[in-house]
Amino acid sequence: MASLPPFAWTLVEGGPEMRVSLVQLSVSDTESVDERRARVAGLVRRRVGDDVVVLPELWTTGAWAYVDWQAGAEPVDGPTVQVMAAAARSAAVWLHAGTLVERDGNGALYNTALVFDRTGALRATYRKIHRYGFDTGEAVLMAAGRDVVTIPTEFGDLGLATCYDLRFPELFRALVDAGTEILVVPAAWPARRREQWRILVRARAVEEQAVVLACCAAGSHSGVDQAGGSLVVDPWGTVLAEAGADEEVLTADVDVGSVAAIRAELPVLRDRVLAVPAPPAGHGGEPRGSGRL
Ligand SMILES: NC(=O)CCC(=O)C(=O)O
Repeated sequence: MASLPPFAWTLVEGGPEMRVSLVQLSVSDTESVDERRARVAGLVRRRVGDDVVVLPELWTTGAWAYVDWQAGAEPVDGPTVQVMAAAARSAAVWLHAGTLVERDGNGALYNTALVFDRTGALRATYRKIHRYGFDTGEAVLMAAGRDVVTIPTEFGDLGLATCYDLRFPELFRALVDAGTEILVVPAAWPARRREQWRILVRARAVEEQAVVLACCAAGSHSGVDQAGGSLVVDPWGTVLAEAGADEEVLTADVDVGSVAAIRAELPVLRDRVLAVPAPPAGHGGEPRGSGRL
């Protein structure tokens, strides 16, 4: 009979501790994209000792500066990817570099998240599925992603969603079905709906019994004050760390083992009755990644 590996109980009882930093950037109209990119790279390079670093949504151009999106759009091998890859490698961290305006080979724009591993390799991209703006802004200027994206790490699987996606729990359920333990949500959420942001982030943690790393922008651009209020939430819904309204680096130690423990103690996900519905036809976007809605 094969013997058990040493310290097997340690693995079962306690989970991996993960040090995370959410870099809640102030995105202003006065800083150029080049200046901000260089500044952000410096902030990431200083995160030596962290395991996971997260940046907000559309921090290069600004999430509300629609008029700048065409000029600021990049392919996924453009300057932001190169600079962020080098920063992740320099700090030896997993880096969720927030999102950028991606221009694909056909000229379509996407709101695309980037995840690099500790060597600086680009391990995943996620094109935001739910576009904010109703009949304006992102909803008309950008194409929608279609793919549910998860990435395995030494701490568990990261599941990717962006800002407005928070309002669509079926995406988060699909991420959990794909194996996610740690939900990562970059955002540029307006200050006037900050309380909704806080409620939705905590709700996703409780309903999916997952860690949530939610990194929002701060500051004001294109006349929209950003909420800040980035959050690290455990699978019980407890807020482990919460940022104020201004630029800051929010650091927390997270016990990822709490995900398995809480899912075992309250096996809610086992009691599901309804399946995730298929999306409406013709919603746009190219297939890629580890699953589809
Ligand atoms: N950038 C966004 O997705 C904004 C979402 C938002 O403001 C909301 O859902 O409210």
